[in-house]
Amino acid sequence: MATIAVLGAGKIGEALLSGLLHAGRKPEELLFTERHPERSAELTGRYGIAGVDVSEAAKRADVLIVAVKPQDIEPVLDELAPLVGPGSLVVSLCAGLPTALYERRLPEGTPVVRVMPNTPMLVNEAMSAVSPGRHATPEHIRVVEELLSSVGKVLEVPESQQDAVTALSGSGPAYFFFLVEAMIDAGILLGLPRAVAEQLIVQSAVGAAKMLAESAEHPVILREAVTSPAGTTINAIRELEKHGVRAALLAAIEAARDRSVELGKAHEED
Ligand SMILES: NC(=O)C1=CN([C@@H]2O[C@H](COP(=O)(O)OP(=O)(O)OC[C@H]3O[C@@H](n4cnc5c(N)ncnc54)[C@H](OP(=O)(O)O)[C@@H]3O)[C@@H](O)[C@H]2O)C=CC1
Ligand SMILES: O=C(O)[C@@H]1CCC=N1
Repeated sequence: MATIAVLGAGKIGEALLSGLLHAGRKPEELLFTERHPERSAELTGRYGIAGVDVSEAAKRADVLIVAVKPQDIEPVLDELAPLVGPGSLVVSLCAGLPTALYERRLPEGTPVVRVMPNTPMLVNEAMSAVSPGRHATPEHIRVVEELLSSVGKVLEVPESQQDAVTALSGSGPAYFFFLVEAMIDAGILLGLPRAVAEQLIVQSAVGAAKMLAESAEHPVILREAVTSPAGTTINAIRELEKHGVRAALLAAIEAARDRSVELGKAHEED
């Protein structure tokens, strides 16, 4: 089994490590780097995975997965440059950062794969989109897809689509959590105890997600099946349309896409 090192084990890095353990990887096959010793000790205590420095990670790992904030990429590239080359495999999870940035800053021929995952990898239900850089071969993509398919679904997309993917599925879980949070508040408004409202909405979300994933029906058909003539649901739908919820989602996701583009542009002058 390949050894995998996660550089920057924050929220998504930890989700990946935890998901890989859940999927049957052994702690010895995993490594991480973290800049704060307390965070490193916390993760080793929780998962039994060793925290190492970048040079140790580059020496021992077959796959180096960069999971720092895009704003923190510069020192990571400086540290990686003398340690990697054509025989390495660098995977970037960073929103907005193009493979061309890595290719410019790392030795000629270093294979880089850009990935946009999401946090449901914690429960083996991630959606990850992968795009090869200039020096990544189909074999590199196969290795990355195999790794990610152990924690969810994987799709290959052209890199030009990665900013849109980031806005849709990278950030997507946050939109659903936001919606659930607001719906629970509606239950409170209607006088239900919070625990009851939570159970009603979370199970409705799980059921709806399962129907979306498992039935061949379009979401419109599934929604229409809930919307009885002169019933309750259509009254709610009228309010959602009146308040521009559809337009708000289009604008929100477009704004997320724009931010992803901007994060990449911040490094264009390197
Ligand atoms: N969160 C998500 O749902 C998703 C995030 N991503 C991408 O993943 C990346 C990380 O995001 P997220 O996990 O949310 O952010 P976090 O800030 O939670 O995680 C980044 C981690 O990297 C650490 N770090 C920073 N610099 C270094 C360094 N030089 N060496 C080692 N560790 C370092 C940070 O430490 P410190 O706390 O000190 O800053 C932090 O623990 C981003 O690029 C984001 O775009 C992609 C898909 C989904
Ligand atoms: O909010 C962010 O920038 C990251 C990228 C996608 C999800 N979280």
